[in-house]
Amino acid sequence: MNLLEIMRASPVIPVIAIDDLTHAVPLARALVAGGIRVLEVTLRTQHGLAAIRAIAEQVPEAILGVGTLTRSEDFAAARDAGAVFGVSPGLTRELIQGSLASGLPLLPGVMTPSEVMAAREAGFHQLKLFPAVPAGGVGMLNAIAGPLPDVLFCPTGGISQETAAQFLACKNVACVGGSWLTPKDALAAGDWGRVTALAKAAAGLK
Ligand SMILES: O=C(O)C(=O)C[C@H](O)[C@H](O)COP(=O)(O)O
Repeated sequence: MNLLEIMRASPVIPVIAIDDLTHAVPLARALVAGGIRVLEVTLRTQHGLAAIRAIAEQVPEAILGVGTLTRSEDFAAARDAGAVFGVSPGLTRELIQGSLASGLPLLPGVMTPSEVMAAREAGFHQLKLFPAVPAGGVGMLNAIAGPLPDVLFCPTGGISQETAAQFLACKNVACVGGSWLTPKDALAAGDWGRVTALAKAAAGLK
């Protein structure tokens, strides 16, 4: 699947931080059971790569991405663990090289028109607006759509179930990202039913 197909496969991409490795597989199963198959497991915690490996092996329905990619050497490791796309809060020359060298498609983060233009020059037309709400939210996306109509966004950062629909209604938005499907207290309690209910609500958006 290319990035466009991945973005169109789910209205919401949950941003996942695994503090306890034993949570990875049941969490992924709970999200998939709710109809959310595109998952972004971040490298924010020490368990990121191991979580990707476990989910890739045990939850084949998941379309698995690696998040918080900030170093080029993480691309090959994440690809080998089973990730099929990568997400970064930003874009650097090193990350462009890491993506090209590993073959792992990258959804890079941008938050200004100049960054959108620089990403586009580097060949990226699917972008993460990050942090979406502090960057200006829906107003920013609509303003960018005028002069820069040929890029598509996954806004992430500050979005909730309540506000996701207004982002998804923007013509330059394919999906949104967010951590609200994986509340830390639900994970700590092993409340997978709550995660599935949140995923069902998110899958119903659009
Ligand atoms: O870890 C990364 O790579 C990020 O870019 C940050 C996350 O995408 C946001 O922190 C999610 O935002 P919230 O939904 O507001 O929690």
